[in-house]
Amino acid sequence: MAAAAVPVPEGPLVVGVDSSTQSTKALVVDAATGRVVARGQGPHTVGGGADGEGKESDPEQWWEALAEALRQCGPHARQAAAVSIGGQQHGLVTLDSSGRPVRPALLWNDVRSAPQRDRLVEELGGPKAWAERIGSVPATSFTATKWAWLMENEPEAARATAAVRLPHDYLTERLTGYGTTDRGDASGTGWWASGTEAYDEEILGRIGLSPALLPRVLRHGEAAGTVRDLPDLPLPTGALVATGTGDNMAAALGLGLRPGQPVLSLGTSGTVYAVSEHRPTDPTGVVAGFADSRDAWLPLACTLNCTLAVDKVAALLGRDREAVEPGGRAVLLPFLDGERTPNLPHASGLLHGLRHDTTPGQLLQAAYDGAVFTLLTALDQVLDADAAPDTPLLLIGGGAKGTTWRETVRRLSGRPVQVPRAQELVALGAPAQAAGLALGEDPAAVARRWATAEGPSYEAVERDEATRERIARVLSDADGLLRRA
Ligand SMILES: Nc1ncnc2c1ncn2[C@@H]1O[C@H](COP(=O)(O)OP(=O)(O)O)[C@@H](O)[C@H]1O
Ligand SMILES: O=C(CO)[C@@H](O)[C@H](O)COP(=O)(O)O
Repeated sequence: MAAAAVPVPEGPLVVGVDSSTQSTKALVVDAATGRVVARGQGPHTVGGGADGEGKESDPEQWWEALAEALRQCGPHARQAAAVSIGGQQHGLVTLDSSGRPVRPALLWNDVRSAPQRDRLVEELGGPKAWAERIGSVPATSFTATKWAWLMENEPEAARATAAVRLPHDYLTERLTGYGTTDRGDASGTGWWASGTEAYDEEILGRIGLSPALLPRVLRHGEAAGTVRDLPDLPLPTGALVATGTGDNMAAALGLGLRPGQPVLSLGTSGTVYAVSEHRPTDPTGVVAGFADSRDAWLPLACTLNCTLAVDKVAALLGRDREAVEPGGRAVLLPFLDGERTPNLPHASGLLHGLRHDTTPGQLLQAAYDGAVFTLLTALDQVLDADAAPDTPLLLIGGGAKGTTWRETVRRLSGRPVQVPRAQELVALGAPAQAAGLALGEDPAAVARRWATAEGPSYEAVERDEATRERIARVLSDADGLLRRA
């Protein structure tokens, strides 16, 4: 039998990268059609830092994982006209004067900066003042709190730092040789003010960080540069490098989101977000007022405990992640890493309502319910009041492949759910940006042409109010316990 013919690309090839917490993925995409021509993936590890309490990764590992992912793409990556990097948000990358990491990066889910976070919020006039000025009340994820932690705990490392970058900035700079970022990722630092769309020198002054150490914030559509001569990386010298952005902003691009379309992403982090034309300023701190990578906003709520936490509960119970059972009244708050939404950085997991007849499958379902509940309560705050309640929730991230995740979201949200066939939305948003640059088009329009959001739809079912109320009650009654270390 003759081998199936491989379609000839109809447009230039572009490369998109998703460098997230657990791995770096690369896609080579036909810019005309959105067809994925090749894909690759390289893993990275997360360590606990010197005290074992943190979440740290070596940026060199991200670079090696990128090289590995590109090598797996075979000869196609070498033909790329443009490349773009989407990266996990918020991470603090500190570089010395020769561009090498001073220490491992402090990641978005490292909660050791909780005391510095509380102090900073207080010093600048409280949550409302932060929300109005920066767009967000910073959580411990925000880069500014991590720099404040470093200054206090490792002053020699802070002194040795000649440049401060976010994960996507770091990889982009290694490609181009220039220190750049974009407004989307900059909006998760805590030192980029959404009100002025510029670095906030007063905040930088308070945390003792010179603006000279920061990358230039590129405008939407501007190129970060071109690929340098990098013999070990299978990318062509001179290929255009797009601005890149944070992973959630990249996924929003990859979906070609229109304002008011809600997204729920199930990965290491759980996130809910929508594109909005109004600058968010939520004083409760539940909704971060991020910028998107173009000229709109991306109100977003994020939990620290999502797929990894539920997988951990499944492993403790010795069950497959799909082996859930209905019924029972147990509530499991899976706050294994502390939590950000709600803001409980010192929390740990909590189980309530265990009975003789509780089954392991019910306990596992309770972990899914706990993880999804916190995201869904935030969703109401993320969406503008005029957003239609029957707009399908777009379910993405690794967890969207799982039946139990999908069914839990349907039952607890009462909304219709759509699962895009294209699963690697961050890695597709990056090439949409690269294709936009190569073809001179709006990246969101490119993604809509590629129809990346299309996929099976699931009708709304009646919302399970009883479970929602049970979880809400435990969260409220256990508040004191969850606040303690
Ligand atoms: N078939 C599946 N069913 C349910 N969950 C899955 C499946 N495959 C992967 N996952 C989950 O996806 C997670 C990784 O998702 P991903 O979005 O790639 O993470 P991240 O971007 O945070 O690195 C894993 O923690 C795993 O629990
Ligand atoms: O902190 C946030 C959003 O504010 C996270 O969503 C990170 O951007 C990490 O993402 P994943 O590794 O889970 O994709």
